[in-house]
Amino acid sequence: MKAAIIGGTGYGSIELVRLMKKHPHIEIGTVVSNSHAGAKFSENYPQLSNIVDPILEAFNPDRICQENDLVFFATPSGVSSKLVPPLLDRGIKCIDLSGDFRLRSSEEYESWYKHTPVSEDYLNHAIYGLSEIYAEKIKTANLIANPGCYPTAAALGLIPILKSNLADLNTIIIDAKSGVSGAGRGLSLTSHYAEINENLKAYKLGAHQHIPEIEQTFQDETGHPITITFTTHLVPMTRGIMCTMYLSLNENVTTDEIQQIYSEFYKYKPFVRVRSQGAFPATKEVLGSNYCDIGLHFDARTNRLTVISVIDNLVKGAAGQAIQNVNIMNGWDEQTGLEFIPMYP
Ligand SMILES: NC(=O)C1=CN([C@@H]2O[C@H](COP(=O)(O)OP(=O)(O)OC[C@H]3O[C@@H](n4cnc5c(N)ncnc54)[C@H](OP(=O)(O)O)[C@@H]3O)[C@@H](O)[C@H]2O)C=CC1
Ligand SMILES: CC(=O)N[C@@H](CCC(=O)OP(=O)(O)O)C(=O)O
Repeated sequence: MKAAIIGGTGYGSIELVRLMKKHPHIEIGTVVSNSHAGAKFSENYPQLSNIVDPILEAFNPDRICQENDLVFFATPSGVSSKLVPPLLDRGIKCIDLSGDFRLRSSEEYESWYKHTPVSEDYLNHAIYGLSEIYAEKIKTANLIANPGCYPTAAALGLIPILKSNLADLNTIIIDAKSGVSGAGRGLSLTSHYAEINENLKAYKLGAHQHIPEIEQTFQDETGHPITITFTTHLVPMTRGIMCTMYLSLNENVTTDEIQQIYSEFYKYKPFVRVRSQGAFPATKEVLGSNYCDIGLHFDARTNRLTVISVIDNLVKGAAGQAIQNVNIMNGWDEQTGLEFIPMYP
């Protein structure tokens, strides 16, 4: 199968290329670049020299559909809402890494993303691609809205306890931290070296575009409207997300019982690893891999559960989960091409 990438010179794209190169059933097809059409890929990414070096192309929907079986969008929000429809109309499957198709409500999208939403006709085709939870729907999808990086870590970390009936759904606090690659390759004041090195910043409080996405998933999974307190922080590292999450439980349980709930829930999910009692994951322990690692601590004194969930934002939070979804769509083992040991140290 040949897969095209739109958003060629961005971080999502280069991570897709790294993963696809090792995938036994996916070949790198057209790579589209808005800014560097006509250039060799290695001019932007010399590390690709002698490995994979296509000429970057301009966006041409006819050519893309003739030469590829699938298209990944690794573009900023506001782009795929315009470029996915002409491709879907031509019958090719699309996986969108941006937020353009994740929210079912156009009003919510407009209000949080500040872009014009895509028409409902196309929005209704989108399946939310949280692989561990929605595999059945993903199998037959034509358009995947790949989850955001923070929502992936948050949802995988909290869904088991939210579905257990033990949680007080009104008490969820998500304290989230991301490495700088989460902001993409574009230059900005907040992410340049002197601003971020040896520094720790909270940002987008109460205004982060992932708030409605996380709340939508929690509502879907519990049947109850849920609001969350969500604070994001930028930390001086390149990759990695850690969500430290707190919620109150309705009844007194033991950490053992909670460990059991999580272990059962993820028993057949190879990319989610629940740490044993008293062990908590660090971002480096998933670096470069498609794992989401989860640690749990129940404090009987406060009746509050702490859940720590870590991912690599560019792998499980973006390109890796996108490929996991393609594996599911094609009936291949979901681990195909994704069996990386995390890079350490
Ligand atoms: N970075 C991360 O950890 C994660 C990112 N995402 C989402 O994935 C998407 C890609 O992210 P990422 O790769 O990090 O972002 P980058 O900013 O690194 O790359 C996006 C690329 O899209 C292309 N592009 C930019 N503007 C336009 C435009 N107006 N029209 C068409 N193409 C354009 C550019 O490449 P070119 O000029 O070559 O076309 C750009 O390099 C985003 O929506 C992001 O929010 C989701 C989860 C995690
Ligand atoms: C560190 C950092 O800046 N991260 C970005 C994540 C962007 C992203 O992934 O955006 P969508 O998923 O909505 O496309 C942010 O917090 O906005």
